[in-house]
Amino acid sequence: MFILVNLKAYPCDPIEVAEAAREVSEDSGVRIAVSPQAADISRVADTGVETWAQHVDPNGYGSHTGSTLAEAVAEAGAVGTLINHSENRLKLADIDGSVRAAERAGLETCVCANNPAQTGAAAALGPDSVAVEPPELIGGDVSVSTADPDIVSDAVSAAAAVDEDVDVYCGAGVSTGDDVVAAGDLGATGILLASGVAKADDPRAALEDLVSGL
Ligand SMILES: O=C(CO)COP(=O)(O)O
Repeated sequence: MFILVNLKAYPCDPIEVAEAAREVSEDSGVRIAVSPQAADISRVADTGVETWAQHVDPNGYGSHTGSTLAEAVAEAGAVGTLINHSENRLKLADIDGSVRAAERAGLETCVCANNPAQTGAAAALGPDSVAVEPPELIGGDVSVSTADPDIVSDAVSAAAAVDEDVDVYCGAGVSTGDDVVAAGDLGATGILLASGVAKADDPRAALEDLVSGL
């Protein structure tokens, strides 16, 4: 399982989380990546943790004030990027453009989707992975893998029907090792989570719990 920690815009210390993630990953052998604010990518990457951007825009170099350039986040040390999110919704054409931009820059791609139908649509754009996250469960205490397991298994089926090479991750309310194991049992090959680590009093302990059943 791949554990991808989205720090969103939470007021946590990205370096504390990054160092904990790197060490827990090294100790457990579980792949763990951290996705900080764009402004923090460089110093998070300097900790040695696998680092992802939270977003890239479709444009390449040029007159695009305010854009997040895929090439720039790659240069800063990111090796992957989230694209689209329930909290940062993009049009289909922009999701497609951002996947292409990320590919040009050599970034791994994970497109977020709200439900199985969107998971299938996102898979058709050929990202490396799609993360299904029901918006109503995001930031809550109940994991998608227990609250609505069919969403995960249906998303896995929807992606496989379109492109068997696209991995399916799940997220929303995931905070324990049991949640991670349950997600794996439903066919997910990764977890995308945020508050369970970013809002934890002890992010390292939260990460250790997440990998405890793997
Ligand atoms: O939106 C999410 C990750 O992108 C999930 O957030 P929570 O882990 O806080 O539910």
